[in-house]
Amino acid sequence: MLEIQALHKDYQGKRVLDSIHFSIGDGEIVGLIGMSGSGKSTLARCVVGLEKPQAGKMLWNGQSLNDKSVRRKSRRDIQMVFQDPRNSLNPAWTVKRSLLESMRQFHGTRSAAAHEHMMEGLLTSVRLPVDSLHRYPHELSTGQCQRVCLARSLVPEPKLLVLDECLSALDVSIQAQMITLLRDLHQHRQMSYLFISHDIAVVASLCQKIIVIQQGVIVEAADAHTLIHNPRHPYTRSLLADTPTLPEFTYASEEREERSLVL
Ligand SMILES: Nc1ncnc2c1ncn2[C@@H]1O[C@H](COP(=O)(O)OP(=O)(O)OP(=O)(O)O)[C@@H](O)[C@H]1O
Repeated sequence: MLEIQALHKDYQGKRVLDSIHFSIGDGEIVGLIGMSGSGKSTLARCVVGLEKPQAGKMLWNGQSLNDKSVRRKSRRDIQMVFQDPRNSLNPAWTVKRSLLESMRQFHGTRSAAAHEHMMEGLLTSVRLPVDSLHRYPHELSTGQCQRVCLARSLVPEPKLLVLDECLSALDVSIQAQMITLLRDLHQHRQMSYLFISHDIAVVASLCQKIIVIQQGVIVEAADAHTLIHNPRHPYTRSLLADTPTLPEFTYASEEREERSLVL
């Protein structure tokens, strides 16, 4: 579905992504981990078109995302959820307005009743009460705001969600609820995720495959179980050494296939 080949990105002459290759298949959950500054967000922003790489190919179902018409069409298919939900929502808008703006953009021809019905369905699918529609971001917790952002990202019925540190602003107990929610959404909507985090425990609990990035270079990529239990690269080992307690692979191991990422 998404294929990245030999991607390079420089900022002011400094290379921050170097010869990046990976792919995400239909319905796959791929984790991207690395320390702060390793290039995770830059890669995410290239995938969704917020940054332009200097070189490399990004293919969406075989078509180049460098092509403007393909990129335009992909805006529906590829959605992003950011780290800070409060900054992602307009503080002067109710939840309803935030969702409606997105619906007008992607489903402008539908009736008001259809929009209303869709909004209620979206809130239910992110486990928010329907009366949240009338609330402003400051009346919601950070976790509830992130659920609103997630609901908004689902408006165009995307095929790929790019989740950039989307749990980092949340308490650990809320993170666990969000991971459960992301699993449920994945099962019911058959989406793929590019799940970005510096927290290997969180990635291990959700992802089927994991890519490790260090200073803009992918140093290792494998299915989650193999990567956690048999890391090959010293950088991966150092990340694991900093994470003494890893969760059981309740999801990744059930879904596991002994396939390596195509590098
Ligand atoms: N707009 C920009 N202009 C110049 N340099 C940038 C810009 N955005 C990112 N960088 C640099 O690119 C490198 C990669 O940054 P990036 O934000 O992609 O890393 P990251 O792995 O997502 O880090 P974090 O986990 O802290 O968000 C860093 O050295 C950063 O300083």
